[in-house]
Amino acid sequence: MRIRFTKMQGAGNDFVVLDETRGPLGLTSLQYQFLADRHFGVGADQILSVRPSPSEGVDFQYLIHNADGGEVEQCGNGARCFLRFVREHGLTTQDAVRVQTLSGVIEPRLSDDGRVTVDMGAPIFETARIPFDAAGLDALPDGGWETWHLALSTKPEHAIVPFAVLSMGNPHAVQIVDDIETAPVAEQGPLIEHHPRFPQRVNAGFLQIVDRTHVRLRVYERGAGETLACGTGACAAVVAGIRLGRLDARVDVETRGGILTIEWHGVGQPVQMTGPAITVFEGEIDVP
Ligand SMILES: N[C@@H](CCC[C@H](N)C(=O)O)C(=O)O
Repeated sequence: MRIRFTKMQGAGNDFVVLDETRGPLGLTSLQYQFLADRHFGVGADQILSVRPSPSEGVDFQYLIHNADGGEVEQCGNGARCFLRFVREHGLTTQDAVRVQTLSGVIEPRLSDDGRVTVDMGAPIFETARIPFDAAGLDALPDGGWETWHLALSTKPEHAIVPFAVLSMGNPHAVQIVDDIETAPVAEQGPLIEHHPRFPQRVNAGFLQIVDRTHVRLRVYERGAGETLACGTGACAAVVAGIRLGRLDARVDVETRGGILTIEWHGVGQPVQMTGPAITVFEGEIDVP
């Protein structure tokens, strides 16, 4: 099957975007993996599918597949690219759209400076909804909130690590580190992603707090490995930092691929994420 695609990136988190507004392409998990493959396919951290509105009150539906072919609930950097895509392809003339994802409705809108701001909805803290299996564990009080202390393996060199756990529609475990350059992202990332306490696996954030309005972040993403930026990871890290009393309500997040600005005003409030969304190229590819 030959398909048209658009390659996009948001702060270096890169995507293959597919227009499925005229009908689903019916791709299999292996075909998503092929598209994401950097040697044999196009290359991407995630594949984003743009579908027509599934119900009244929303403009589009948004499907997300990780590079490993698995479908997931949410993708923040992708949401900004989604708005850029539907505008550039004449699918809408609106500056803001309501988009149905697996985990609820999000609202990307164009900012005056050309970046895109997304209302990502309110973070979720109930352990069962993250999902995080807290049976038999005690949350330890930390800066007005709590962290969970998890052993990453039985190896003595894998110390017990305090994590803030929450969902931005997708699951995140955030740890605070002294310096993201030396943080054990490659070593700990897979252990955290597959930790048995996270039945749906988890995205692993490594957060360095520079000051109350500026952090540095690396994320080892579920189903994709370390990416240059993770939008939901940035939201989760800032929300965690705010609840732990370490950050103000508006924070610039420095990732390896660019800056994301995250704003959050407390439990029950939606997280606003602002950042770039860029089209890289378009093409066609034969998908086996
Ligand atoms: N890159 C994304 C997150 C994509 C999904 C994630 N890997 C998951 O499995 O939940 C972002 O920008 O949020």
